[in-house]
Amino acid sequence: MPPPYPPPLPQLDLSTFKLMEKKHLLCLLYACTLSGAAMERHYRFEVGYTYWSPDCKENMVIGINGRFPGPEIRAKSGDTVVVELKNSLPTEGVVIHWHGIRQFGTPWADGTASISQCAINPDETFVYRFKVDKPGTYFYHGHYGMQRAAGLYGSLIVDVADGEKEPFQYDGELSLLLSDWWHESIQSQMLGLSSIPFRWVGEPQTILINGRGQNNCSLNSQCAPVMLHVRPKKTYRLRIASATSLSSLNLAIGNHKMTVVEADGNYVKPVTVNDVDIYSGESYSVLLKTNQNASSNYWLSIGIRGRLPQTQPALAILNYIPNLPSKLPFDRPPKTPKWNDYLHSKQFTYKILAKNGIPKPPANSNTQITLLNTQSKIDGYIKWSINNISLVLPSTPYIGSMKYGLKNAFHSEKPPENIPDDYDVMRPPVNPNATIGSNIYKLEFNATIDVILQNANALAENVSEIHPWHLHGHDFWILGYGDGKFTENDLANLNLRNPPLRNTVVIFPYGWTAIRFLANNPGVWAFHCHIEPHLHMGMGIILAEGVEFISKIPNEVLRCGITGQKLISNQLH
Ligand SMILES: O=C1O[C@H]([C@@H](O)CO)C(O)=C1O
Repeated sequence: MPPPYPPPLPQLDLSTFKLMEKKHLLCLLYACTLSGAAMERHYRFEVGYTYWSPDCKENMVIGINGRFPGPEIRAKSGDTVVVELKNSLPTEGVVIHWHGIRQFGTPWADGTASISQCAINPDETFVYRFKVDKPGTYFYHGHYGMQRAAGLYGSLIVDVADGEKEPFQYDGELSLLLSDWWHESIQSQMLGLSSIPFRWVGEPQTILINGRGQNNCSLNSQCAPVMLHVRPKKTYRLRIASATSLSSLNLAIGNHKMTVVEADGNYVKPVTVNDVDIYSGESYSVLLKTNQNASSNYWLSIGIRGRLPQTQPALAILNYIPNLPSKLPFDRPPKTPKWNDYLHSKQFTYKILAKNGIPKPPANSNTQITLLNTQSKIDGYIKWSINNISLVLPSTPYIGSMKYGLKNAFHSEKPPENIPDDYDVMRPPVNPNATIGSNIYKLEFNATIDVILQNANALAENVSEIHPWHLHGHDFWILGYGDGKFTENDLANLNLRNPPLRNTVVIFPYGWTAIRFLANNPGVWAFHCHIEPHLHMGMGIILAEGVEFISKIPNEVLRCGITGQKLISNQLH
């Protein structure tokens, strides 16, 4: 018997939600339509290479309908989004992941090649159909090889349902989709990452805002600076999402403070800051009051965090109407914090807490998994490994091989859930050798899962990097962060009072991050570092829960590998 849908509520302290209607509470946890008439929103995407000049240099990008970045998808909470995707890349498969959408009841629409579906072949069309159940700022992007870094991304905005209100007010809205850009093709980047000697992708040439940036410029229209037109004495909602391949970013606006109100599609306790750190895979809404001298325009700058920058900060102009957009701001662009000022980053990150009324996590978990992040070596190749296993995706999508119990479609051994007691996270690995694996962390359906993401020293001495981890199919509560190695003593200090709900979280160099989530979404889900070259080098794991409860998987997602063969001979039961 399949479980009731949506799944039953976990044991939560309902007394804290006195002011909240049960339907709202359910909507925060599960798919739902709040009110109003839910609609289907139809989009036609044709994905193909196109010539574009994101930073004044003409290059090949993966565009949608001949444009870069892809079109904005806009829907209301409760709506169903339908994207008819035609692959017009001449010789590559493609998929699109709807980042932050949990895909309750549609795990095959998560858009992850080899995990939730077979890559869509050239000239074929696949229809994604999924419900957007929670208002917020999201984006979509390619999830096959490193196609995101080639430009395959766009915004996905979910407004509140008709008759509902956001818990804050604003007069207008501006959207900033951030990314980073290399002049080297992704094919060449991927080859370098899997070569001996290893060739790292290096720092990006340009940071892009809404697909535009300036590098050694002769300005033309495709790379002209982004202008944000605002009227004085108003409040604007800035929706900021980061689709970067590598870069951690910091955004500041001259003379203006910002109040953070939403993170990854969840409301947060409003907090006012001078600048915002944003890691790949994260999104924020901030409120901006245009309360400064109205005769000036202002610079918005975006600088790189956590890696020695070799990239100019990105600039945009906040244009106070009726000033001419070309009027240069009185003040110089704001300086973003120094790249290695981690204290500054931690202070910002620790301030992001749940807004009152956001569901709290269950008081205890059923399972605790520790994931040690190491740079490692396999046959002389540099990889990233989690508990000594570097992820390699199988040719048959997990969703099919698990549902139909196919043997030999992936490594079936249980992956390690703990790290050796004597592992010194402050030093390079004593034995850097790891193995490749496609193993699955099988979670008990409806269990409460804790994951401790443990960072460590990379292969070189005195190097430990930022890794933003993104979980598919779920939001999680961030229970805490710490420096050094996580110990049992840290358990007592975890935040169960107002931990934010998010889908992406950073681990700081040499630090740990603790998260908790409910394994209540039948499906197979990726959990990985959102740095595209790191995922390509194996930095991720696969989770699965309640696979027996997945209703009929559409044949279209299974037409490759062993499931493809079985479909031909009518053997998939
Ligand atoms: O994965 C990575 O490889 C390089 C470096 O560690 C080895 O060249 C780097 O900066 C990464 O983030």
